[in-house]
Formats: sequence, structure tokens, C-alpha cells
Amino acid sequence: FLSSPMTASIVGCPFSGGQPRVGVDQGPIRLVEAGLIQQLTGLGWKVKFDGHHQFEDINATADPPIGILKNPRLVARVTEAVAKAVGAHAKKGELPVTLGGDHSLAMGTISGTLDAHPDACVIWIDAHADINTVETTESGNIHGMPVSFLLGLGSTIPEFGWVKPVLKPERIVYIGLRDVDAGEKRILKENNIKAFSMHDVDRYGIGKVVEMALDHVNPTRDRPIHLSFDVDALDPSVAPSTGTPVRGGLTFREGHYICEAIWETGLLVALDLMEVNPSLADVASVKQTVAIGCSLVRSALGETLL
Ligand SMILES: N[C@@H](CSCCS(N)(=O)=O)C(=O)O
Ligand SMILES: [Mn+2]
Ligand SMILES: [Mn+2]
Repeated sequence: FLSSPMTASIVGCPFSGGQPRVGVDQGPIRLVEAGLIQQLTGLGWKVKFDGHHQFEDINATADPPIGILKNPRLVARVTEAVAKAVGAHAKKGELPVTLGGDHSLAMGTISGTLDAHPDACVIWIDAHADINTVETTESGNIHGMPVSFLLGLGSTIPEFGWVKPVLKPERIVYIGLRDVDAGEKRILKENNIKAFSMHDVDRYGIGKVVEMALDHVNPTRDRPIHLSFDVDALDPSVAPSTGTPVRGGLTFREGHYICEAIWETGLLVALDLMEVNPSLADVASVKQTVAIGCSLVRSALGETLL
């Protein structure tokens, strides 16, 4: 699915509108400053990066909540721009590597991927399901909702008219869940969405879980894969500087195994690395979180241990 020479296009998205914490917009800047581009070049990738996206803000008075949804017009506008950017890169046979920024961005990245690769499946690595609808969300933070928009669940909002229900429930699988709201549990069940929680990771081991996840969404290993990786899937001791940390997460190796195994399929067409917030911990912990973000991207893009 990728053109040659293999080209990775870094889509830097300094965006925090999907959630209330300051700082997650600095994630992409810190990942690039840590040398991610040079690291990918070192792996043999042709890397394209024409600067971080400049999302123009909408002042709060012009963007009042819709229901309890916060910054709705801003999130709608930004994610539409991201969908266009990711879709354009993917259509050129490049591998878009979207650096967040909060996970509401995935409404855009996955829309873009599916525009270029309609048959793609989504592997969502996260402590959370991010599948709340307008009706079920209790926070109004849109970073907890992107999957519901992509599936076309819940009532539609005119401001999000650009999002089409391009994702089918049988084309997404979760790994790492351990903090799912009651409403989300109902949605997962009603839509028969496959999800491997941390209980499953403990029970089967990460190797078997990844195999079962791929068997579910990619049975004959012929579909393009969009990997959406929320660093809060990792245990907070491994990736502390993130907005919604939840204990009992993936180890350093389990996180990397997922990326390595998906690269090994040869089917990866798009990657998101989301929710790195470099303002939530001490200097050493921030550095650790940024470094593991870079490391996960390298593993997903072919870096091997031997
Ligand atoms: N389920 C909660 C938390 S959502 C956490 C979003 S993320 N992208 O995984 O950090 C909510 O809806 O606010
Ligand atoms: Mn998430
Ligand atoms: Mn999460």
C-alpha cells in the first residue's frame, strides 16, 4: 500500500481542544525536538515534515458548548483539516504519522485514512474506548468520543456534518482497555465491537492478544491497518506525562510488541501517537514519556531489536 521510496509524512498537530488540560498541544513539538525525524531517517525512511499545523483558534464566546460538548466548532474544524491532510498524504502512498495532541484528532486521521484506503481496519491502543456519544458523554470532552463519530453512533451535530460514518464496527479492535464508562460498555456490547482489556492481556499474553485482534479485523491479513496509539494505554509508571493516566497499563515491552507486530504484517498505512502532554510531570518523567513516544513510532515503522 505504500509507495517507494517509503515516505513517512509527519503530521504535527499541536491541539488540545478535545480535553481541558493545558499542554497536550506541546506534545508534537517535543516529539520532533527529541529527534523523531532524524530517528526515522536513520531507519531508512524518507521523512516529510513541513512544520506543525497552525490551527487558528476560535474564541470561547464564538464557540459555546453544544449540549455539554466543549469547543465543538474548534474540534470540528481542526479534525476536518486533519482529515484532509492525512487523506492527501495517504493517497500519495505516504505513511502519515500524526503526532498529538489529544485523541479527538483521530476523528480526522481515521477519516483521512479511510478516504484513501476504504478497506482499512483500525487498531486502537488505549486505556479508554473513546466511544462516548453526545448522549452518553459525562465530561463533554470530545477526546472521549471520536470513535462514536466515526461509526455514526448517537445523534448527529450539524457542526460535525463533515464526519461521515465511514468506520464499521467489525473493522475496529481495541487493546489495553481498563477505564470504560458504563455508557461505552453498552455501546461496545450493542455494536459487537471487539475489545481486549488489560484482563485479556494478563490472561493470554500480548502475543496472543495481538494475533486475536488481527484475526478479528484482518483475518486474511490483506487489509490496510490504521494504528491509533494513545500513550495512556501504557502504565503510568512507563508513560507518566499524559492527561488521563490509569493504573494497570501495558508494560514498556507490551507497548512495543504491539507496534513491532503490526509493522511485521506489512500492512500499516497510518499511525497516530496521541495524548503526550509534556506539562504534567517532572522534567525526567516528561522526557521519559516523550522518549517512549518516539520509540513506539520507531517500532511501528520497522525498528527491530535484532
Ligand atoms: N471516558 C472519559 C475519559 S475519555 C479519555 C480520552 S483519551 N483520548 O483516551 O485520553 C470521558 O469520556 O471523558
Ligand atoms: Mn484515547
Ligand atoms: Mn486514553
